[in-house]
Amino acid sequence: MSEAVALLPEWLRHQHWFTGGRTGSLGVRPVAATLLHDGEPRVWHLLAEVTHDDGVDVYQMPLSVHSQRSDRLDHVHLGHTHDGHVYDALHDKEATAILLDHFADDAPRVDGLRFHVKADVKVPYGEPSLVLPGEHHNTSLAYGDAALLKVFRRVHPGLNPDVELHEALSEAGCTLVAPLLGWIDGDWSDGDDDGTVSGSLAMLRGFLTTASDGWALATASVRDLYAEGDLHADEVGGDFAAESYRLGMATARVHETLAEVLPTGTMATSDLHTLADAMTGRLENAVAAVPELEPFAAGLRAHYDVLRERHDPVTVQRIHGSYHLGQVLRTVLGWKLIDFEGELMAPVAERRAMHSPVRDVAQMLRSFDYAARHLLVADHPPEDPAHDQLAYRAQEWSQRNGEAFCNGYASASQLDPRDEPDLLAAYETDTAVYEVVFEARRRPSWLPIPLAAVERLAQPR
Ligand SMILES: Nc1ncnc2c1ncn2[C@@H]1O[C@H](COP(=O)(O)OP(=O)(O)O)[C@@H](O)[C@H]1O
Ligand SMILES: O=P(O)(O)O[C@H]1O[C@H](CO)[C@@H](O[C@H]2O[C@H](CO)[C@@H](O)[C@H](O)[C@H]2O)[C@H](O)[C@H]1O
Repeated sequence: MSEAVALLPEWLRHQHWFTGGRTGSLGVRPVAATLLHDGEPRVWHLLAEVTHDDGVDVYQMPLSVHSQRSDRLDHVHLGHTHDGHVYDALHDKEATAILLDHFADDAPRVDGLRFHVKADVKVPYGEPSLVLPGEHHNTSLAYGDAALLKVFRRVHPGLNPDVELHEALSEAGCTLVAPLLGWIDGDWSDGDDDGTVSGSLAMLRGFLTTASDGWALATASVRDLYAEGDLHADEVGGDFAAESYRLGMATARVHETLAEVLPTGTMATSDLHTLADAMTGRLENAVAAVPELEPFAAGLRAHYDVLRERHDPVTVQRIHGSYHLGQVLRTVLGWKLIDFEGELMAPVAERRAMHSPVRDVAQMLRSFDYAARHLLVADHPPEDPAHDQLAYRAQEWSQRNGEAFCNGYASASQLDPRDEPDLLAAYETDTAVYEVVFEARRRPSWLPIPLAAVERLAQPR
């Protein structure tokens, strides 16, 4: 095993799901290694502590070891050891079949790993797996069109909010998420003090066969609008407002169920001060990281100060936490919400914190703005003669769909998010500031999208 571990640092730095610093050297130390299958291939379930430029995290990296090199797996070949050729097991259909088989009642028990199946669930044993394409933070395996196993790559002690909220919603009979079928949790040794911690490792949920990603659908509508420069959003073929309305309804219903089955609370004046302080702190860090924010900082801070002056308490509950058009899937049976993990880079306690549901609404409004403006950034920079007119149309699209979303939300809820303009503006500002930092680091060419929002939000109201 130690020879295989030596291969990990170089491989890891090239994986999209590795979110740590990549420039310096990486230290990899196993914190749990379980032999899932002692045959051909040999399959190891490995959890390893990774020390990188920005800190220390634990990653899940199942490995398969074949005695012969396999051309089919060349793209996930880590290297060769005395035991054989080492591969990323999640891309190896023989290994993923072994992994799925461990959900069976009669599967051999393995130390430190627990496989749970919900009652009356038919696990699709024997179906070959396929890794979902795309640059994701985790690795999701589709087993035929029956189930999706999301294997968390960076793992934390405790219950992952994705498992927690899928479980709560599935148990409540909510059909606006894919049903939870099962999950895996496990133990690993904890850093310096020789203790053991446990946490969620993977989640098995129903596969939504007819799903289209909300971002793809929304941006197709925007493309249609841009192609018809003289028409308004309500006049072009791909108008999205009816979908936005339905999405608002689905969002409100999920919020309602979460409030029914999980704890709720209120944020009193002191909590609102704490919230405003946290937002201000994030703004200060963001200004330090992205100096383009500086001219707008005072205007943005004003939205947080309003929270400090508020006397009415705010009702809070569990929410999605990282809500955008890429987190919703349109199926023939309507919209479904996915990925309740929250903001991945935030500590788990923060990701499980209660907030006003207005926060999810504010984040989705930001996503409409992104969908409307992303083509502008890519194809029509400010020097393009078409820019101003298209920017106006983009603003109209975003406004129209944001209104439709809020109308849909209000139709299915006691709460019309627009009745909370201060809260909405504060959460929208906090999200836009987060996005500025995210884009500066990950997609600098998209930085103008949240910066335009920051400029608008910084204007005195
Ligand atoms: N239940 C499902 N059925 C079909 N496809 C799904 C389902 N859940 C997620 N997906 C697809 O998998 C992708 C990744 O899922 P997600 O939970 O967001 O993982 P990650 O956190 O790794 O991005 C989604 O963007 C979506 O396209
Ligand atoms: O998908 P995650 O939950 O990991 O979220 C991260 O990545 C998102 C991009 O994929 C990023 O979202 C931003 O870009 C989206 C378009 O690509 C847009 O719809 C969102 O509104 C915008 O925030 C998200 O911020 C980041 O945390």
